[in-house]
Amino acid sequence: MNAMQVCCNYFHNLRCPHSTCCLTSKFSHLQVDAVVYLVDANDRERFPEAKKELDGLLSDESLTNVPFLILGNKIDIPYAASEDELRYHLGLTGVTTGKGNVNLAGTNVRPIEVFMCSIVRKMGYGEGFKWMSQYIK
Ligand SMILES: Nc1nc2c(ncn2[C@@H]2O[C@H](COP(=O)(O)OP(=O)(O)OP(=O)(O)O)[C@@H](O)[C@H]2O)c(=O)[nH]1
Repeated sequence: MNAMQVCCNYFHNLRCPHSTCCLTSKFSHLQVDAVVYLVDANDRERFPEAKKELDGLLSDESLTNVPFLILGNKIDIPYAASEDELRYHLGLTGVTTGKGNVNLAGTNVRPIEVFMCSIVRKMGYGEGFKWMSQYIK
């Protein structure tokens, strides 16, 4: 079975068993098809920490060609960061590969994109997962 193995790194739970260390140590023997990186867009104080963790994942050799879906969560909160603000703080301005259908086959470019969402309102992440699915073999 070609199961999709996704590491959901929920920003608030960096110390939990689903954090980066889990992906790079315990799961390093598994094939990772995609990384979903969930950031609390309303917690600006922890953006530097989120960037550091993300940078660690992006530079992990075993994830070189793995698509990255960055989800900025909690946009139902009025003062949550905008997509542009989150991109800026995560160092993703001008780095992402584009929404919609973008054919990156044969380019050696790793798909990476930011989608804003609200888990409690059940909105936004569907587009992100749909975007990601086009890059999963
Ligand atoms: N407003 C809003 N709240 C959310 C959303 N997703 C999760 N939450 C709420 O956030 C709370 C959980 O907080 P998390 O962000 O997961 O933080 P945590 O890891 O539990 O706690 P800390 O790490 O101590 O901050 C719960 O009350 C969830 O209902 C969302 O999209 N919008």
